[in-house]
Amino acid sequence: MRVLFADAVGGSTVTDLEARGHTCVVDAALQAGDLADRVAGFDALVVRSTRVPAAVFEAADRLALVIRAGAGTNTIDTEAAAARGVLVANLPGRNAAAVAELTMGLLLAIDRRIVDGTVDLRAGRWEKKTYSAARGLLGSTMGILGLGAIGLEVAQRARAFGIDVRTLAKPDRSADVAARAEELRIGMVDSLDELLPACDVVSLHLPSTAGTTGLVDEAFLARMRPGAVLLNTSRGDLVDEQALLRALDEHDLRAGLDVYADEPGAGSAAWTSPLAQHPRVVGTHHIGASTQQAQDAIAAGVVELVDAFVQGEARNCVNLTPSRIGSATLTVRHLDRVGVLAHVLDRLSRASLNVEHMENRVFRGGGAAVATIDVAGSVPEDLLADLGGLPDVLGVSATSIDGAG
Ligand SMILES: NC(=O)c1ccc[n+]([C@@H]2O[C@H](COP(=O)([O-])OP(=O)(O)OC[C@H]3O[C@@H](n4cnc5c(N)ncnc54)[C@H](O)[C@@H]3O)[C@@H](O)[C@H]2O)c1
Ligand SMILES: O=C(O)CC[C@@H](O)C(=O)O
Repeated sequence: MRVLFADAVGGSTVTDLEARGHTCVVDAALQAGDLADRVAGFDALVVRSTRVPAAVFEAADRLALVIRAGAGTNTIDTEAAAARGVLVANLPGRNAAAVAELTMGLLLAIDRRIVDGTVDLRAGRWEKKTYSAARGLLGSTMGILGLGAIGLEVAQRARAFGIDVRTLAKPDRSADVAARAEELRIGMVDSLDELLPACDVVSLHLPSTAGTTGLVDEAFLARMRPGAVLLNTSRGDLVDEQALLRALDEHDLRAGLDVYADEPGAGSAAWTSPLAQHPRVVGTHHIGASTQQAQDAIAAGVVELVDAFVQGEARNCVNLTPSRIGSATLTVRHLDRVGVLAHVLDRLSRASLNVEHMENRVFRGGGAAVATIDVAGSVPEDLLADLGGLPDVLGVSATSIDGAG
């Protein structure tokens, strides 16, 4: 494969991929606006924070895979990718510990005013009296919004500090996450109205989506306790920054921010922000994921995703339909011979059944195989008999996808 890296990815990613016979081109200076002119001739694109707009997918001639060397995929037009059949994959969880470490760092820095104290020391000022008024974290309450990989890592660290952790009850939480939440004794509450006034700290670990953008608005901030701390190591656009600026002044809030709505995409740039410069804010430069440990894990993950892709596996893809969208599943057991599936698909096409998902697995020994085919449309009664009569087909059955038939 020909792989274009629009951001530097650490570790031995490039040498590992080249050792597997892939060609890698690294151009970390590429910006969103340059990508469309550059993408032709590449099968895969690897990005960190560089935006991938729709124009890239329109210009691409053979692009099949975009890898987000990180967690958040809000910087990639995943819908435009889906419309062109390009898979977008990410590496969830690989940088979770790093982000959680920074989150706790911001909280400690705010509580103890470590940054202001350091600035005074560097300026030759001893101010023990000024900095002896921290509130302390033991027994305080933290609300976590977004109990995913990072949210859970933050919860674990907060619990170790004796902080009571709460989050919103969510019925569709996976059994694993629910079990971990119980282990960490995370309290569940039903609404933000209940959560926000009860918390000394609110920490955001939600992805940026249409449903979360602007979540932290004036009404949200007004429900936080006076003197509370808002932590955002997720994405800048979750927060209405003008509303936060007002709340910092009028509501005695404090904030620890790693991300900003208009942060530069480049690694180095002149940039001023009233929020980042506010005295009640401790800020970092979107470096949550930027530890050597996390970057090594991400680098290894990029190679794993390419390996999986080459073997036909769409691992960690975020723009495939998450559930089965067909109306029925046909299970076709057949001898593992050339042309059998072509005949099966021809019959489906004649019956106007669109294939939504298909998998073919070979039995041990290689003599026979089984194809499971999700189709959309109603399965005509005579189709099963028709398929069952095809040469080399051993047996056919149909089940409705909702399990009714
Ligand atoms: N600062 C950094 O460098 C950095 C690094 C990694 C990730 N991030 C950001 O952190 C985000 C979270 O990362 P993660 O690895 O924990 O992802 P994740 O997918 O494991 O967790 C996100 C969680 O949010 C929940 N969620 C989504 N929408 C929700 C909603 N409307 N209400 C309540 N819960 C909702 C999901 O169910 C999931 O549990 C990423 O999307 C990314 O934007 C930032
Ligand atoms: O790659 C980075 O520097 C940031 C990554 C981070 O925001 C993520 O979503 O994983």
